[in-house]
Amino acid sequence: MLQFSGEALAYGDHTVLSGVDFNLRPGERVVLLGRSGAGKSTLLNASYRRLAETHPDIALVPQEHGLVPQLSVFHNVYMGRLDAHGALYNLANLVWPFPAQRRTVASVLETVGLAGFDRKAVESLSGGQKQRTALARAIHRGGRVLIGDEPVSAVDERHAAALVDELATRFETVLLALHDVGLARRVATRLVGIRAGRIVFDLPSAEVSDGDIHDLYRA
Ligand SMILES: Nc1ncnc2c1ncn2[C@@H]1O[C@H](COP(=O)(O)OP(=O)(O)OP(=O)(O)O)[C@@H](O)[C@H]1O
Repeated sequence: MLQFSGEALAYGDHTVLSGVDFNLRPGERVVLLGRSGAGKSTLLNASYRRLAETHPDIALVPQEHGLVPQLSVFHNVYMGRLDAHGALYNLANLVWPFPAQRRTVASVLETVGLAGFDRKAVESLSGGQKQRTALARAIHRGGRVLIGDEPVSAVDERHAAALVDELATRFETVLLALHDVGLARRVATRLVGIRAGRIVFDLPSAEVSDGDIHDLYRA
């Protein structure tokens, strides 16, 4: 469903990744690993842009969440599916939410541990709560593919594992960047290591040794 063949990913004339051979097949759960600044977000964002051209059923959890701080949790989560309705319905629902939409969003909020938060303004939330709101928006959007850039980095360890499991259950294909190696091993069918501007391994999780991962993070 997605293929890069020997490509370079750059911002203007600043090349971040060279010789990128990377693909994503339906049903895979792929996790990108690498030090801060290695280029994980760059590959995720390029993957999202390319996939979105052919797969409208794709949900995204961006690193900076992409929430509208002045609006409520309900509104931010609802916005994940704006394209499911016409403009007038959306406008009416944003001004005076329909009870059915309130119920649907409330159920997603319960899933991410934000039950009862629907009327709170996003700007009044903690970092972890904002991140859960971004996860709720992606879950509400649904679809076959999820791309998430450190989607549980601000959530404590136990809840992070539960949330990542939830994503793996809800989406057929998952592409994530995670800094928690344990969590990456738990969820991934394939691990991709990035270092010094290149993909240095791209293997089924069971074939990646602790030494391979250690090498990614050494100074
Ligand atoms: N919009 C941008 N314009 C120019 N350079 C950028 C931009 N975004 C990222 N970079 C640069 O690209 C490189 C890779 O950044 P990227 O965000 O992909 O790394 P990362 O592995 O996701 O890091 P982190 O784990 O800290 O999020 C860095 O050197 C960064 O400074």
